[in-house]
Amino acid sequence: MKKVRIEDWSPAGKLNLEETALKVISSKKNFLVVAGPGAGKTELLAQKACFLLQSNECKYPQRILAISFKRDAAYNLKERVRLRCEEVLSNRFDSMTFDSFAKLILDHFGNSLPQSLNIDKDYLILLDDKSVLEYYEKLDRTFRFSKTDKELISFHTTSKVGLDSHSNAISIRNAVWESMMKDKPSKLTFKMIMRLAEAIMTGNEKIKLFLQNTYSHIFLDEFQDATAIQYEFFKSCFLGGNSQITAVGDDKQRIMLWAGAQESVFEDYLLELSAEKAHLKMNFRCAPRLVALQNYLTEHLLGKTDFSTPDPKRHKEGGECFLWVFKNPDQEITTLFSTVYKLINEDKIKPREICILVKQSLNIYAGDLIDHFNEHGINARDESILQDLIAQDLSQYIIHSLYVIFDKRWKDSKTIALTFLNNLHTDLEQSQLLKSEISFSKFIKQCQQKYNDVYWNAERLGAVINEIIDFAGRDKIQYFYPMYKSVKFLDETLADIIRELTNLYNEDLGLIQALESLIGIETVPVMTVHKSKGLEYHTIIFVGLEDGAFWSYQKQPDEDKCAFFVALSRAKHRVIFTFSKTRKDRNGRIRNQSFKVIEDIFNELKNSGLVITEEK
Ligand SMILES: Nc1ncnc2c1ncn2[C@@H]1O[C@H](COP(=O)(O)OP(=O)(O)OP(=O)(O)O)[C@@H](O)[C@H]1O
Repeated sequence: MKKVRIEDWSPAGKLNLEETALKVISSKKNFLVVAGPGAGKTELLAQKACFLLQSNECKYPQRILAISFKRDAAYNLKERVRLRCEEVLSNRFDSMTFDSFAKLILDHFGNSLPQSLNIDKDYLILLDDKSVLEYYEKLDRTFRFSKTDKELISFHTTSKVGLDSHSNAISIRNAVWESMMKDKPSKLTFKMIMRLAEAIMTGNEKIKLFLQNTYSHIFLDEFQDATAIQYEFFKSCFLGGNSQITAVGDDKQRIMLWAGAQESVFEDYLLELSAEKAHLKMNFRCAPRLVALQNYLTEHLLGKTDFSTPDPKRHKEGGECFLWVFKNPDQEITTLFSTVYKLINEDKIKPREICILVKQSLNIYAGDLIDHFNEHGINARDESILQDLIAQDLSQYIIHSLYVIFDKRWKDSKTIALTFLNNLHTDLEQSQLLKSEISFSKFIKQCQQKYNDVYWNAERLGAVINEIIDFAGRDKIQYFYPMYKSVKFLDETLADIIRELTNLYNEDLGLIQALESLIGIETVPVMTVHKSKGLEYHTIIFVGLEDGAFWSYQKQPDEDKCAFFVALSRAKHRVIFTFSKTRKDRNGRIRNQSFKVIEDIFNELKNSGLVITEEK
């Protein structure tokens, strides 16, 4: 592959990047890029990856590691790089979550941990904090109930592992760790995995050097949300090494403090990594009136002064924001249904470009709405249910292989499936890549002949999916994707895909439609604000701008204002906020709703002069 000279490099997609963005892309320094919503922070990382790989500034065979917080964000970044640069190069771009990076380290180098921290190879991951509390309860009831659940869960991983006990509390904690690790099989939470991965790094200079030599460049997306554990783990890997670090974030979108995000992480990073700070000014996502509204709220609601400039290419008057006031949720549902119906059928906006957001408690605010939409012909779904399954590389490989077999229109699918297959080898030469493409094409033809079924069931879908897996090689998948090292997890993932596809197929959909439903192509996504971070849509409908939805506002007003700001800034063109005078609570009782507690938000929306309020 011919290397591009630094002076000849230009951004993929012929994008005009801000001066500052270009400087960060070509600089060899550590950087913290702070910028508002839609400024192109994630885009900057994707472009920087292309620059480093195409110019060989990331010297072959070194790699780039991008760490995100959510699986879909990691997948989104990987996709951006894949679409913007040649496959042989983008194969050297690893994009993963903090959790999967820590797990990778533990699975590869767990043997180097001292005897006292030994765990089973097939350890079980506990996703539920309750089980951890039970270990404490079993060991020391008095200690367990001397702390709240939240305090105890935080205490469990608050300090590094392997510390000698300085206090009774630490001895109890060490004993709980020991009993979890010595259990059959060992039980770990992701936070424990991160602490163990940190212990591997701090205890073994050779492994640390190996990691730093593998990854010459590190990217950190949405850095405002890094927790203390994540930041300490990151430092144990890369602080003091030669890897060059680029972090991007926005303090106006800081909405994870409740989950332990480290408030001082920007300042700490700037100091500890001797990083330079850069600001981006543009907002490429949102139409000018929405940028104006965000600027107004930046000043009057968030008390900050870092304003954004809209993309000059957009129509100056573009963008609209409404506040719709309803008598009750039934009226809200029917109005929203006809609004979305019109958007899809008259304005030709794709269902996937319309997003329904709620602050929390999705079922209370949007459960009936989802049912109504589905019963009346618009697909809508709670995205969180399938998101984790679909965002996995393995699921993408299976889904896109099925597309290649059963629907030849999907040109991109072959590339996505082949990328997965090629990732199962280290450093394939060009000739081997060609061979791999030929044998994949042969395999596809065989499947097309063998599986020309008119009707499908779970057994037949299972058969073709298992052939797709066998073609890639189970051993290879388990080796290169350590998350599938546990046979149980791999089997469960496959079973989930087969079950979901069969269910969708049984809803009288054809196989291709079932696949499209699975990835949600023709579906209106419904999600919480936290899930929507980093995403963007033509229209955002935020259901329930009410005191009831912002029950934590009095305790954490700044964070809740940021959550409101995140919701607003997901929209490219239109935002609709709804307020319903009554709403059911979690027990189904109808309650009157108010906007006393979140009065500031209401007042500033009104004072901006940019929001149209309508009583429905
Ligand atoms: N230089 C550019 N020119 C035109 N469009 C751009 C440019 N940079 C980014 N974009 C587009 O603007 C939108 C926002 O970009 P991106 O998601 O990278 O922003 P972000 O800063 O990460 O946003 P947020 O923090 O709100 O999630 C995307 O659709 C992206 O493709």
